[in-house]
Amino acid sequence: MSSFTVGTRGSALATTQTGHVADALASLSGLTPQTILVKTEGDVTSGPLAQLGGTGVFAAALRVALLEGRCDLAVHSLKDLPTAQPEALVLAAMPERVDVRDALCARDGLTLAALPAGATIGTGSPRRAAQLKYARPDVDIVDIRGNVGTRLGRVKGSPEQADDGGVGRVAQRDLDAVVLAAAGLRRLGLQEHVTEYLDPSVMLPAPGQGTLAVECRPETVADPGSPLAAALAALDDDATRLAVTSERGLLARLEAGCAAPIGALASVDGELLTLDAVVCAQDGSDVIRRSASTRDLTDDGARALGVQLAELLLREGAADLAGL
Ligand SMILES: NCc1[nH]cc(CCC(=O)O)c1CC(=O)O
Repeated sequence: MSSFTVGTRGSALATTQTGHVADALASLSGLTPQTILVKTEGDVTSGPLAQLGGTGVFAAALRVALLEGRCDLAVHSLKDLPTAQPEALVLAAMPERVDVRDALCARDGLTLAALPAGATIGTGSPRRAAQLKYARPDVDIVDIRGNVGTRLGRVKGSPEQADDGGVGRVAQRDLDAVVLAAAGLRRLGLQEHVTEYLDPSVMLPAPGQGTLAVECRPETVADPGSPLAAALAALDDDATRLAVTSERGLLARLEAGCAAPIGALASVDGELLTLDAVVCAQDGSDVIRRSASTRDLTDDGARALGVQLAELLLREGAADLAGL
């Protein structure tokens, strides 16, 4: 094998992320990367994301392409992946996580605290909506979706976006602000739109936010000495994997997906893995926020930490609060 093929969705974010990973694996392995475009259900359905039903709409078509052998690798945003891993595929690498925070992109350089009462903030994420309402009960949340460029284009006074999501619609510029993942904005070179990086004490990110996951068939990594398997192992980052394993362990135990009003963020500090999590009422009127730590820095230890914190949250009424 002198080359490998990576499947990607067509959005600017997906092709950028896939390109970075393909380049890194190419230079680690000496192999030539190829990419193929895969259309996914999440890209062709236009209803509110929260109503698409079921998780994993973005990942499913890429997984079919992997299983059919049309590509060797798929690059996912981990936060879009359901916690249940299909047995026929493995997450072979999680590269070092980038900025985990959510970012406010507001008109006129405004911060969340400086937005006037009644300001409109666009997000399609129940997690972001609830935490915004909890911090600022006097703002209005507007349900929006679409690609990163489309969303930025909704902010009043925003410049024309190059990426209109392929729909050819002119941006409406009707909102005071939108909230997006800092990681995606940075990968697209759009950081200049950020007016405030929201501190995790105000807004906990989605489990897995800011993290990419490279998925393949088990046979691709069966021989650890093969150039592609060795490159995948080299790209994998231990601290990232432990952190996201605990965040996703929590999400799995809460039997929730990316559409639930749940935030979680873990990090390794020395010998300690600490996980913070929040479960919100859908309307943001109340939240339950707790944290827990472990010194067991193994995948099983990380997952157990997530389960333990989920069970604490459930004992404190998380299921009723969030409507899980
Ligand atoms: N749900 C869409 C999605 N999936 C991953 C990212 C950003 C990159 C990341 O978090 O890794 C985004 C856009 C956003 O939430 O603003």
